[in-house]
Amino acid sequence: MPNPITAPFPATRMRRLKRSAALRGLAQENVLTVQDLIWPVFVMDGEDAQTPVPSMPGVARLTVDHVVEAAREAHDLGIPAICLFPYTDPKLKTQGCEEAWSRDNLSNRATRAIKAAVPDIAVMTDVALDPYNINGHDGIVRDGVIVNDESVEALVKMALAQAEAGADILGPSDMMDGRIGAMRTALEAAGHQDVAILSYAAKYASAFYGPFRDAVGASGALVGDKKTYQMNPANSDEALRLVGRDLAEGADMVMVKPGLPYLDICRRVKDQFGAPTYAYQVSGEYAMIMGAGAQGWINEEQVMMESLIAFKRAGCDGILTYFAPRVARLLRG
Ligand SMILES: NCc1[nH]cc(CCC(=O)O)c1CC(=O)O
Repeated sequence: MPNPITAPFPATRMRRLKRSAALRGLAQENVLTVQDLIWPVFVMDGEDAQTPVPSMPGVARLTVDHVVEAAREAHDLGIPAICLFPYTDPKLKTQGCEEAWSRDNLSNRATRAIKAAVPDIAVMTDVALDPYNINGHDGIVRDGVIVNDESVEALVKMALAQAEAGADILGPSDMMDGRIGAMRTALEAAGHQDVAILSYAAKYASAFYGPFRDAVGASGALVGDKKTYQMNPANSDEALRLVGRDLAEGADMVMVKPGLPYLDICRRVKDQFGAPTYAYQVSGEYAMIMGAGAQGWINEEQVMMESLIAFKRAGCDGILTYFAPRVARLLRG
């Protein structure tokens, strides 16, 4: 830790370096660049269509052809990665979640289409059963219980299908125990040794996910809550145990989620492990900024940029944010 030596006033005047934009720039400690951004997008079935998500103004579900265009746009802007979330036809949701590892499910079709058209953008996928689960849970439900080990087997099949489709980064967001090690072993055995895992390691049971669940059509489906696998928002040491565990099982990158209310966790994780650390500025955070902005209660663009530099200050190497293309355009000037 640096130990700044400060002469007594007036030798030290902290305002000297605030006097002009030039001096403030020189003294700036952290920067946000387009390379820090991962853009989450919602994919739906059909052709040449977009459906706005009401609780996320400016965000729409896109058909695969539009997702490819979005990926092209993101790549042209310099955004390194796009993250896919499928809106699954309710008819395809089952107790066993079989659609999750179907070769041609929506997510895998979108991955293939993007990798064919825009090979240089990294495609990240979501490994969790909720879009395919009739109960809306991230794991398989038996007699009202989310069963861990059987869920991990299903998640491994899902991860392999995503790797097969060409995903560059797998994002297990399910919070089952043992899934990172199981996925890593299976990926190695199947010749996918170069597929990266960005573990949603410290994922809290959060009400900030509300608009996302609307976007992927999981709100109505969810029976109960996710507190038996996602973290208690009151906990902090537990986040370090989870991150340490996932890194020890072979995660390449780790995530804290939600973002802004959990910056203390980002900082602790970065300090303790020094691993590539990401935060997810989730749907509810986005909705709050957009909602207050639309009311004229805050300056939306300034709050957006301030919220993102806060992640950098907290030690994050990157941020998943629905603002990604807007920020990229702003940074390009
Ligand atoms: N596995 C589900 C998943 N993956 C990403 C999010 C939330 C993202 C957001 O709110 O923006 C969720 C929701 C949940 O856990 O219920």
